[in-house]
Amino acid sequence: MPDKWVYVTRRIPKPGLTKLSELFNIDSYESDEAIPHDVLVNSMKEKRYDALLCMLTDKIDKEVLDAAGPQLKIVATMSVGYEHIDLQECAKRNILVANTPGVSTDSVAELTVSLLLMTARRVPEGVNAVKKGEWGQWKPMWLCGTELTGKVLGIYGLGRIGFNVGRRLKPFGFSKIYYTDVQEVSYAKDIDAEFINFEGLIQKCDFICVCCNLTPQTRHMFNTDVFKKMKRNAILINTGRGGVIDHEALTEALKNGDITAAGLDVTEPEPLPKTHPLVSLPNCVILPHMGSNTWDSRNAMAEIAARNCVAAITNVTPEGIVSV
Ligand SMILES: O=CC(=O)O
Repeated sequence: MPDKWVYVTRRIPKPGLTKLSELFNIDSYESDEAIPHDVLVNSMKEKRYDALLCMLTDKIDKEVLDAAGPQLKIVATMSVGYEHIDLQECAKRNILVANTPGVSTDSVAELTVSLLLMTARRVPEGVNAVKKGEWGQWKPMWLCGTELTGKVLGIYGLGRIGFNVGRRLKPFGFSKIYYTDVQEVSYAKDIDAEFINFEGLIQKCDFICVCCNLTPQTRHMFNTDVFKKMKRNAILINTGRGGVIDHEALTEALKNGDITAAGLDVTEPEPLPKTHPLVSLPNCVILPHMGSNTWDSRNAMAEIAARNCVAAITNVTPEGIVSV
């Protein structure tokens, strides 16, 4: 029987459990729903866990880390995002933090393209019209949307996902692709994307895909001032993190026609209550944070998070190490 213990905060796909069981005894929160914070804190006190495998919904703060105790070696999140983990507190305690980069790039990029097309061509409105029996005689100006051909695409955050969104969208025939990031990146030339500052991005682009992390620098970058400067025909897509957009400002911008439409797979808060004003706007397409919801990605994410736990205990550097 192994003498190491891991706590897993949710039911996870089998490849993750198989990998963990090579080295660990496993305790887990046997649910598909998020573990309440107090339950997580109490669970961490129950045993001296060597590794914690968590989800993006679990706030891993001082309280959880204090409850876990000094033997905890790693917090491995089954996500790319890690804004739910207090990196400073982990660093103080020499606890490694690791995420699962790479394996959800394709799934999120595919969903970003789907969401952009759905929003530009008003697909959800069409589907709803058919379901509600509103499909009458053909009308020349009914449910007219926007083509991609000849338009200007902007990508905010040209990391793995942003780049792969650009790669997939390029064949649609945009006249220009711009990107904004903290610095220029050499691989941008592979998709003929030109670096531009944020002001330029928001003023020149017809479509903007937000593909960045949430950091203090990106928080509410899209706010009232920005929406006023964007093109009135602009369509904003967000598959990064909800907090990059000020949702009150977005609601006003969509109502006033400052921009044409938005497609969001991530919102602030999550879940977005169905009473939120954005939900009832026809020019806002909202998905329930499902960018990486493919079995390909989820199995791989579980396996990598598990491999990261094993690595930390066997003194190998985890694949997705996150530094402060
Ligand atoms: O949003 C999903 C992730 O961070 O993996």
